[in-house]
Amino acid sequence: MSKSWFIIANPIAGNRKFSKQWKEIKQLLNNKNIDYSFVFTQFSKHEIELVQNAIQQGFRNIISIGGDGTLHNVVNGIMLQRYAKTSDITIAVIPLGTGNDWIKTYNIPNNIEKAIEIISKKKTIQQDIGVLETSDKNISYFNNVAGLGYDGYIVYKLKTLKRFGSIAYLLSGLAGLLFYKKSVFKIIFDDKIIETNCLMTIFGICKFSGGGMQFTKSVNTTDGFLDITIAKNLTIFDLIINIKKLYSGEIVHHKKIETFKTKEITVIPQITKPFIQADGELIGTGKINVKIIEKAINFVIHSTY
Ligand SMILES: Nc1ncnc2c1ncn2[C@@H]1O[C@H](COP(=O)(O)OP(=O)(O)OP(=O)(O)O)[C@@H](O)[C@H]1O
Repeated sequence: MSKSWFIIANPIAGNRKFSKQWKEIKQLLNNKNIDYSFVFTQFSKHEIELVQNAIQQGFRNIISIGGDGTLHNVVNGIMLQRYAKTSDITIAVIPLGTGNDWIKTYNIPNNIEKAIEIISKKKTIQQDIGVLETSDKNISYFNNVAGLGYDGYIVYKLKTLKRFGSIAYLLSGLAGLLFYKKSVFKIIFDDKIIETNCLMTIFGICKFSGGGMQFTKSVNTTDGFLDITIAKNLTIFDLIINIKKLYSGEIVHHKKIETFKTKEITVIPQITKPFIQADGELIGTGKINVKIIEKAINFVIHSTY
């Protein structure tokens, strides 16, 4: 088995300065005597195939260079392969993306030099991974936060508006405020069935989504439980007046929000087919079943976590 790192870099993640950043990354890795091979993605979801080839070749340590989408696809490649136990694999992240929500839970700064410093120390945590199954039997894994409803709509809009650059986030938020209609979800878990008008239902492993917002309560990334947040009759107006609480995490105490911990949950939207997002990637629409795999993959994290 190779002790060396295998780098999967997304050259289009984040801003457009990739070649300059890649030079800096190579220099810093060499300075720290970190041994690595590398490959660049050439198309969307290419990470999945690249990570599987690397594991087949004997690599067990992977560095994801990019944003949350790149990391999500690396995680999916690892969960879908059959060459090694997933708990024998370690992922580190050098963040380049614009959102980069996963790193925030573990105090990893959005900074190339500091991220490489963290990799050289190699403190790891064995983190849970979520599994989503849509009604057409499509399986996706997630390492951060997934959900359906309003959050899925924003991710969908963002995809179509991304060509407008950084203003796309503002535009999709606005589109959501103006056009998103909540509907009735039937939510089934443990011995409960909740049927309610629902803005969105969130499934959390880590804390942050939507560029630093916190919808999940008392997150533990290794306890084998999904942190469920059901935003019920919450209006768009409620979101606007509570904008500060969305970032501080206090929003979970709002009277129209309920939180639970569970190992498996099914959400069946009753009339509409809302968009489903996982780690900020659009994965489908409509009904969904979510499970969790306890301590599935090792991740390199900050020493202060
Ligand atoms: N070479 C490529 N060409 C086109 N798309 C790619 C390529 N490599 C990866 N992708 C896709 O780009 C998507 C977005 O990447 P990612 O989320 O990492 O960057 P970002 O959108 O800039 O960052 P963030 O999600 O943190 O805001 C992923 O779905 C990934 O599969």
